[in-house]
Amino acid sequence: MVGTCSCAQNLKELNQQISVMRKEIKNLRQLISTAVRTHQKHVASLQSVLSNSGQLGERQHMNPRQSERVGQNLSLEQGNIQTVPIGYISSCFPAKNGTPRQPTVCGQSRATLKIEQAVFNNPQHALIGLDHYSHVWVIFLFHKNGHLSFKAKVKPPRLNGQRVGVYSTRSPHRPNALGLTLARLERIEGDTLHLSGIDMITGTPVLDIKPYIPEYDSPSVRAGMGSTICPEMGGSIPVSHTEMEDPPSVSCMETVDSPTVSLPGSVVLEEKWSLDSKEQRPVLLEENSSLCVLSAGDHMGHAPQADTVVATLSEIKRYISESDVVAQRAGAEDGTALSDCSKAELCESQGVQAGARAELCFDEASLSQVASWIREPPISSLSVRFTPHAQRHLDCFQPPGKRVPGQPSFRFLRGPEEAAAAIRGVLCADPRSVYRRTRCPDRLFYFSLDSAHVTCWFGSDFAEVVQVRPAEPTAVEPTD
Ligand SMILES: C[S@@+](CC[C@H](N)C(=O)[O-])C[C@H]1O[C@@H](n2cnc3c(N)ncnc32)[C@H](O)[C@@H]1O
Repeated sequence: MVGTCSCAQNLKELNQQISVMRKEIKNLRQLISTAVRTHQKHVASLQSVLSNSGQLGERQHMNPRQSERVGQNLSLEQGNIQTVPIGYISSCFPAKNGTPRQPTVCGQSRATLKIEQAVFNNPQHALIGLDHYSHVWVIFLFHKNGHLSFKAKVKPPRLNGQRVGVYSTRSPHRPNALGLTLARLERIEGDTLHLSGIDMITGTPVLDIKPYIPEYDSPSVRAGMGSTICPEMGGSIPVSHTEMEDPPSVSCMETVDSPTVSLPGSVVLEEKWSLDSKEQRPVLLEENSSLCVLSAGDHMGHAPQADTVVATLSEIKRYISESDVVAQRAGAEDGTALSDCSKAELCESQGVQAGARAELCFDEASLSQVASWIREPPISSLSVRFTPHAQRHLDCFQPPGKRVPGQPSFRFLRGPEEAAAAIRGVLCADPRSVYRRTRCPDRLFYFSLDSAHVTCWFGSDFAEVVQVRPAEPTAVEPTD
């Protein structure tokens, strides 16, 4: 009796186990079929990606990196963002301290960017055509931010302690530590870009480069291209470029990103044009409107960029013969005063008849607007001087490639003059943190530029370089 009972009990347990196992098998089957379906979907979309981009036939030519990328595309669609640096910056700034806060601060700064072989089989192929451009956008990672901290409000050094939203600034401390610099493209050698006017330190990982195209990237030029001449305030009549000798080009003091900003002779067109509908030529809208000729200052040492200026002025010359050009003096982007260039000199230097009168109309909505603290920051720019001792030491530095026994050489900068201009650029923008500026203004300030180690101190409105000596081979990042 007992034996029969235990046998029935065993049977019952066995049945229970079998049913549990059946359930598990069912679950496993479901899992397997989901996995198979997902895999099939991946294969299908992989094939469609390959065939859409015409790469199916080339698949055998893909290097492992590229095949991996195709996989990543799919992954990207699913929200998995993976980026691989296309190269690393080698720059005249070994550390953050003393690195300009924006590229326009120091036009003499130099860097190279070598495209990684791991990204393209032939990196130089990826650069074909880029030499037709003078400037490139560099999208990079602030890899030396120390810790990944960011706040919704930041205190940009320019605002001397005031807080603004991080997205109204170019602060390196932001979620997704991405930087964006408009650099001058000096030349391309094989797989290497030679850049100037940069604000990135050595070792900065670069994620992408794109050509700077004012027609796409600058709203004011866009306005000039498409809707220059307005029938009435706010309206616009598209002007076909074939009607004009040169498409009109307007520079409107864009501070951070426009390479025209520091060029003397840029023209800002302030007022309104009207278009005579019959003759298709501009006529004056307002009696006392003025044309504003900007940035005669040459503090960056650049020559006027003819195609920025001439396009506008040829339009002026073409359409307006007896007008009055009013040259207004205005501050340059970094707040420095423009050089003393009289109206007559300005007009003459731009090839515009003095006494000509012009009014130009632009769709105001297309002109860019910039926060006032960019153009009128609460901190002023500093005058920069060198002690004779520092100047003598700087003068010992040799250009790259030139070796003189016992004398240091630069790796990027072309000689002492360029270095002096770069040092002036860095210091006149006051590179100190707000803390140092306000709490310990008389502390010595050090930074490395190329192979030079620079020591200076600050007064209320000046910076003085007191020592320039060869930098140690490895610069240590100082802390504030
Ligand atoms: C204010 S950010 C502006 C960078 C860029 N022009 C932008 O608007 O995104 C420039 C500063 O970033 C810092 N910096 C440059 N390269 C960096 C890097 N790789 N990692 C962290 N900070 C960097 C330097 O101190 C430099 O003065």
